[in-house]
Amino acid sequence: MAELVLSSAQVNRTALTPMMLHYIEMKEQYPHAVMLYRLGDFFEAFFEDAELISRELELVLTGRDGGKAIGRIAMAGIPHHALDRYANQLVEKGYSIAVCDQMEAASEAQGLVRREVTRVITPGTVIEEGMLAVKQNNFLVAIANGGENWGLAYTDISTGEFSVTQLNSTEHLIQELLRLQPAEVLIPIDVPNPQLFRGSRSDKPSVFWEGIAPKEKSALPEPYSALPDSFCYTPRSQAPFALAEAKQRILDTFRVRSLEGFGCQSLPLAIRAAGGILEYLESTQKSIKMPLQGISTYVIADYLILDNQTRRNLEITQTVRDGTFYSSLLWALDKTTTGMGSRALRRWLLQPLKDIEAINERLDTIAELYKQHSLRKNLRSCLSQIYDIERLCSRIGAGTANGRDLIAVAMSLEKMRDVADVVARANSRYLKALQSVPSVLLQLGEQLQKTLVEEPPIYITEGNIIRSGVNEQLDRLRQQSRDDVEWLSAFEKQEKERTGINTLKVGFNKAFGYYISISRGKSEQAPTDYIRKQTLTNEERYITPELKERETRILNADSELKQLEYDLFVELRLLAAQQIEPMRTLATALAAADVLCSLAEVAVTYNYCRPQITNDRAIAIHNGRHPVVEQSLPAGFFIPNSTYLGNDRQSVCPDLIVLTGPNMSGKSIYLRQVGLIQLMAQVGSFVPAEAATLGICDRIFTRVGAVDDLATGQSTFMVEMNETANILNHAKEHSLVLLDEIGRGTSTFDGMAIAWSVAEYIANKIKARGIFATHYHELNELASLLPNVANFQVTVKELEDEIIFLHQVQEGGADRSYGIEVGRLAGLPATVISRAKEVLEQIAKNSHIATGLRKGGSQHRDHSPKSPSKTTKKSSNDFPDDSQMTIFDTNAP
Ligand SMILES: Nc1ncnc2c1ncn2[C@@H]1O[C@H](COP(=O)(O)OP(=O)(O)OP(=O)(O)O)[C@@H](O)[C@H]1O
Repeated sequence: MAELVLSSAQVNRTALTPMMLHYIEMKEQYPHAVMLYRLGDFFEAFFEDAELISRELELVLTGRDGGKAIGRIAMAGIPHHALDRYANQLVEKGYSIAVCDQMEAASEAQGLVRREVTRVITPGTVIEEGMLAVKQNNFLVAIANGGENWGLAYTDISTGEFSVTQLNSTEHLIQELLRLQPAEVLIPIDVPNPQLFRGSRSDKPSVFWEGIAPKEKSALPEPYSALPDSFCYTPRSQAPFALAEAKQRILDTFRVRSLEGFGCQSLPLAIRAAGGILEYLESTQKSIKMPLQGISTYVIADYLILDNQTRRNLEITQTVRDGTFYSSLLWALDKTTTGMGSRALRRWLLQPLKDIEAINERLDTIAELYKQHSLRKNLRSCLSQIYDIERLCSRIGAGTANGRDLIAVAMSLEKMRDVADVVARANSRYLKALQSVPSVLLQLGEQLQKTLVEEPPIYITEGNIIRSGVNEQLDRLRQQSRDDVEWLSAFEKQEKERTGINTLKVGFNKAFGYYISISRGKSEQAPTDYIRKQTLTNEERYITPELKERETRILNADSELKQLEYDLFVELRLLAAQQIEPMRTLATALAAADVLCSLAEVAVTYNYCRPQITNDRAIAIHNGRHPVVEQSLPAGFFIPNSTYLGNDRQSVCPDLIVLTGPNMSGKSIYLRQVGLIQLMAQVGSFVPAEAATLGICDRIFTRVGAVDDLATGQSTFMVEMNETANILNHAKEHSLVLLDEIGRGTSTFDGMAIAWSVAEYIANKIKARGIFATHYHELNELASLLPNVANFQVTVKELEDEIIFLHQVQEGGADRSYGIEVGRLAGLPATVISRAKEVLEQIAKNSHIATGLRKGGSQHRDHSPKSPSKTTKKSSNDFPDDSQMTIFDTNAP
């Protein structure tokens, strides 16, 4: 086979066939995208793109004649009906796709078939149903920089959500990007010749531009070099990000006269980012106009701030160990029955509230659903029969919805009557919102049901979509079509009789139209007026003038019928599009109700309680449990533990708990449990505890476990110190700080010294509430120096040859390193164990940090044991006497 031409850059254009020349000209307009060019029933890629898709999609690389002097050009293609499937695979791998479609039928074309790019599919602009994750938003983000500050705009075009904010540091921008996990990020940089690159699959794809390999972050120009490299960045021209142009574009898009209604009029960077997004949508969506909801402006400080570490450590949407959804908080709480609800729950968990009233509104609804089992059960059952109206609305508005989509809307709207009945006597705000369904929507639902057949086909050009009795002309054409079918069967009968051939049949195919088929054996019996059209192995095919005449009539009527059905359908879709706004309001209300039903369901199943939300610093959790670990263990196996922190008024609770206990005793679980309960309360959920009073937190910080950050080449200890520094620099009085084993990754004394001073700084300087889990039991001495620090330990019980993990947290510090015992149980040689005990004894003798500090320090405090506090009393009541016994290590030196 002759060699294939793989590069479009080297071909002599004047020698190209007109179609290939057109291809090259189109491709030049979309250099950053893979161009799929419609040729008959296929979408083909040529030159480099052909090689690329053949590699990525495992397609055969063939060739097509490019012109006499050119030779065969590399080509690879996909069937047109499989576009979504293949496009999905390419987008998943980080590529953008320009779809160049035929704008006229080849039979109607005079000369070259007219082709245009109808849509550019990029990771952030996907709307095709099969390409979107049902339970997750697909965010497209744009950012704009102004010195220290940043503007950020994001949209999910599949739901129409559009929000903007302004951030005052790169750190905040990064955290917001990490919260949103955008599919694509637009950056305003003028790049002369953008080319396609792709990032590694495991790390999410990246589209970059010439000269910048996906992983070479340092090659990104300032000020973008600090951005996380796990996202797909798309460079855009700076012009649409300019303030005046951006502002005008927003006004035009939303047809408003000022930005005041959106609340972003005085946020120039946010406006610039929003302008960038709108321009991108214009240039990629082409014929499709996705309707966006108005802009909502938000401020990150209005929400409980969770940095990425905390989101990761608390395993909110995925686990730390293997990144799976299973065993995350979302997994434990998601009993939603709709895609809208599932997406909303994810958003709520990633953006807990600070507004007590708003939290209580959610809690009130859960309380109502919690108490009234039949209300909850019936509502959930109704919701499970409602389709994803949020995304359906966008497809209707964009003009891409098909008959099945409209039927789904109709059925959902009809179900709203049942929903309204179910919540008719409800009292809480979220349920009241569903008590009355706007009559326009009910009417729309009825009209859709009346007009469309029950099971329409996928393609709206195929007919069989509109019911009979809707349109007179349609009925007439259908009658004619039925008559034609009858005529054909009468014709067949008549010809059988005339020829005496019983096996004679009238058939149809696309190439020849209607024909008479006679088996080869009987072909001599064909009458002389039969005109032979085609000879096959076993049959001869004929036509007659009468059949041809009827064929023209049938085919004309058929295309008229399909066109009419198409027109009627489009008209109906436009009618539905007029009601997008009330439908979206309804979708939001349904999504919220679904989330609250889900939270109530979990609350009932696992016996959660309603937290009291206060605006002080109290954290009082009576018999709390870890929501995820509890679900993973058999019922009743999880040991509840209480926590009392930071109550200013009674000053009997500590701000900081130093938590000690052996490996595997449950320190990390306890630490996370407190963070999760606080977070769930601020989401407006009931919490896994017998009772809880929780003051609003501004931020939750966590440092749990340590992993090497291979991507940035930082050591475990450096990562740990970075994260700790971040906490110490940002935590405030109303923050909750959860630290697990600070200082572990360096020498014992360095580590211990750092651990001590970090704990001291948090308790003494910041006065944040927190728990500090550590194996350095020397830190227990801190409580004798600082009044707002208390020691707690997770207990175990040692039997003859095993350790029983009681998982109970009780007051008092563990005073020995139980690691040696755990080592013994794990099978370390006896000599190693006894030597370790000797060494331990020496260390213990020489370690008197508190004594030393007291001698030279100023933070003197009464050394007598802490007076019994409310905490002590509560705690001791919580634990059986058994656990108060001296814990294990009877062989200690
Ligand atoms: N309250 C509890 N009730 C029942 N089981 C628990 C409880 N807390 C922890 N566990 C179990 O104990 C295991 C160890 O808990 P965790 O990881 O918190 O220990 P740790 O003290 O932090 O250990 P290490 O110091 O080695 O990190 C958990 O995987 C869980 O199965």
